[in-house]
Amino acid sequence: MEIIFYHPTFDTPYWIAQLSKQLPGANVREWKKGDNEHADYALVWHPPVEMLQGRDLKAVFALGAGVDSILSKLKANPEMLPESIPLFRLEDTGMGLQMQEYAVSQVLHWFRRFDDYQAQQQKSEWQPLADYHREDFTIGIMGAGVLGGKVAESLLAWGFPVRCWSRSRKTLPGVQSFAGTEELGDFLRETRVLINLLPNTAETVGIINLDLLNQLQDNSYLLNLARGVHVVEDDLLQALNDNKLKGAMLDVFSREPLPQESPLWQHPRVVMTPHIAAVTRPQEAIAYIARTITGLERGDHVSGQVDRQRGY
Ligand SMILES: NC(=O)c1ccc[n+]([C@@H]2O[C@H](COP(=O)([O-])OP(=O)(O)OC[C@H]3O[C@@H](n4cnc5c(N)ncnc54)[C@H](O)[C@@H]3O)[C@@H](O)[C@H]2O)c1
Ligand SMILES: O=C(O)[C@H](O)CO
Repeated sequence: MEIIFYHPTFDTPYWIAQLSKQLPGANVREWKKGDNEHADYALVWHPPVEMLQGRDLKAVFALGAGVDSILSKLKANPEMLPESIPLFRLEDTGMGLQMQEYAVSQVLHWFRRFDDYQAQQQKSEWQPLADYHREDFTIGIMGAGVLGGKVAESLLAWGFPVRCWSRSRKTLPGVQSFAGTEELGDFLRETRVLINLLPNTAETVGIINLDLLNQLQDNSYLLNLARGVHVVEDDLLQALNDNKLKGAMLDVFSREPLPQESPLWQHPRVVMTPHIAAVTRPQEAIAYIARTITGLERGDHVSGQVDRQRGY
């Protein structure tokens, strides 16, 4: 079994060594420009078109959870990966726990009004503030998939009311599920903290705009953990300046790195991180990929295949 590997920044020798250990029958090699030798599987992130085009692969594995970048490359180069070759993505593989850490820490930060106390500190003010109450702090998760479900679980454990919105109705214990555009308004109306964990698809680009933000509770918060293209950044600034939004924490941006001239950098009620909310954990990812390839070789049904029509 021949496996080719390409990632612009990962520790390729480590990945090759660990994959070889977990798939003893495989020969794993780093793909380099000009390598047209046979391969059965390709493990990729932002692959050059020539790496995949014309290959008779059994399957391709994207080395992340979001497959928007490879799907947009595929749209421009359909011959890169024929429909007959399944594309898989990473489901959780250590990203769920990271998303839980990120979401719980920030929701608690806002719930305990540490943002207000930081603002008071800047003015050397010593003033206890009225507590917020959980019943007034409903969490609304857009995109109740693998990662959204994990975040919902962790915030439920902290006693917050949690609701989710997705294309189809979900049955997550303790979580009120809203589905489809017809239920989006009802979902938003009671939401105080909006957490975005949608995939980047034609339907979701620009979904978090001023109209949507104005449907949230007053003094709400936005936590964007998915993709920057979901948020209309000018509308976000407008909602902040209108005091509709009390704060925002953003891990992803429509352009990354965020251009220096963006007003988001200096906004007093915006906190940001450089697309690190949940990174691919090699050990968990390699174990998942090895397990999945073994299953494919045995003809088993395996999870994680991308529905290219759906876009995720
Ligand atoms: N910031 C980071 O570091 C980071 C890390 C990992 C993943 N992500 C992002 O998180 C996203 C979600 O990851 P996941 O593994 O949970 O994906 P997933 O496919 O398991 O879940 C996506 C959810 O979104 C819902 N959805 C899709 N299209 C929708 C639509 N049009 N309307 C309403 N709901 C819709 C689906 O029902 C599904 O529940 C990824 O696509 C990626 O963009 C970001
Ligand atoms: O989708 C993912 O896995 C992360 O956002 C890395 O791009």
